[in-house]
Amino acid sequence: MEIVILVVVIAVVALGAIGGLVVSGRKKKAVPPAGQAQAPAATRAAPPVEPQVGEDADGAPEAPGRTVTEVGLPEAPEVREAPTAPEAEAEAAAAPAEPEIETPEPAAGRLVRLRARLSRSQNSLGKGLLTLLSREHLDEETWEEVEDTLLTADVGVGPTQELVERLRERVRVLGTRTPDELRGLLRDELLTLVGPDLDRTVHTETRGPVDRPGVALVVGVNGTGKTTTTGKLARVLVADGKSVVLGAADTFRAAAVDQLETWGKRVGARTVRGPEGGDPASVAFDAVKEGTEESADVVLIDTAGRLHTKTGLMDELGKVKRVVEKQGPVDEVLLVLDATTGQNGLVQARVFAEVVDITGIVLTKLDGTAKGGIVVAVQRELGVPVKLVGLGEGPDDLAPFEPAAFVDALVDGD
Ligand SMILES: Nc1nc2c(ncn2[C@@H]2O[C@H](COP(=O)(O)OP(=O)(O)OP(=O)(O)O)[C@@H](O)[C@H]2O)c(=O)[nH]1
Repeated sequence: MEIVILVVVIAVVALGAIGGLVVSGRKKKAVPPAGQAQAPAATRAAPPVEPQVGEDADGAPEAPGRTVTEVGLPEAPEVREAPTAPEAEAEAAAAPAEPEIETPEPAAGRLVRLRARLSRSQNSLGKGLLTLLSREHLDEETWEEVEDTLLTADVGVGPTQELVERLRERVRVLGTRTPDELRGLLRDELLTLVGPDLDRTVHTETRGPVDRPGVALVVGVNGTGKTTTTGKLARVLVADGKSVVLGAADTFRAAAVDQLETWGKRVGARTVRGPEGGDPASVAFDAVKEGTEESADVVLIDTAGRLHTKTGLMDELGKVKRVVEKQGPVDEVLLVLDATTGQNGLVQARVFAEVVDITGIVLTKLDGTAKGGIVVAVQRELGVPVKLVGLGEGPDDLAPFEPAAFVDALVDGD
């Protein structure tokens, strides 16, 4: 009997133990994995009729909506595998490369190096005049042709008449003429017209004992080569051992700002820029301020040149200059003119001269025109010397203007 009772007790205990294990196993299944501990209940088990996002609690859904489980979490940033060597190479090629710092050519003697670029002017002006003056009989008709040649080369009416008068007189005194004599005579007279004694220094040095950079403003109509010239001038200054800060005050064209920055980077010159469409005067002010703080030698400021209205231009350029002058005088105001635009260039020159005091002229694109005489005309028009000439699109194709080398190139040919 006792044995029977013992067997029954063991059986009951064994059954109880098995039952307990089963229950605890079920409970374990119901515990969500650690990561989902805070997840809403709906994410754990989908009931047969699932509530949809944006639905009311009651009422059957009419169209399948997004379930809570479908609401995406912000995606983790894609972890990119390390690129293979060829991929890395391709990426490096596609990325805009930081330009290497270049060593620009010294400015001295550039006009002589680039004289062949003046060949279009040479052909029409120098050679044309020499051919005419070599005629056996210098009659009225010939002198008229001399005059026309000068006018066609954009020398301007006043200077043309002066030149013809002097040439007539000297040829008469000379009597017989050898080609060399004629060449010398023409050279002298053209040189007088161009003005060998004008001060053509680009003033980028601070005047007085003040410790601040020299400041130059570059003004002119867009498209004349203003930004390019500012970049090329930075190179000339760097070649002379100066440190340069560029001010991108042409805030209306992001492309112009980028273009200037690219020029600067090539020679290690920093560009101060403002927000697109921002106040040009404030960028110019900051450029001078930052240039002063970092003890730069020169600050070059590229300005906007929209000529829609003279008043607008006057307001803008005038303000740029006034604001910059709060920190000290502007040492140079360079007007950039496109030599190929002839009389139109002279009209622009007049407008700008009324707005700011121009102290020097840069004639660009002299390589692309037969109108080299514009040098004379524009100097007469403004009473300001041509200080630099652009003779190509290359980075070192901006030359200090040397009257003798210029006239030699016109008269001697190549
Ligand atoms: N052939 C030649 N082209 C030049 C010379 N100077 C500038 N250019 C070209 O003229 C074009 C206009 O130059 P930019 O410097 O962009 O003119 P910009 O006046 O600053 O005009 P925006 O950039 O519109 O403000 C560019 O294609 C230059 O390469 C030059 O002396 N000779």
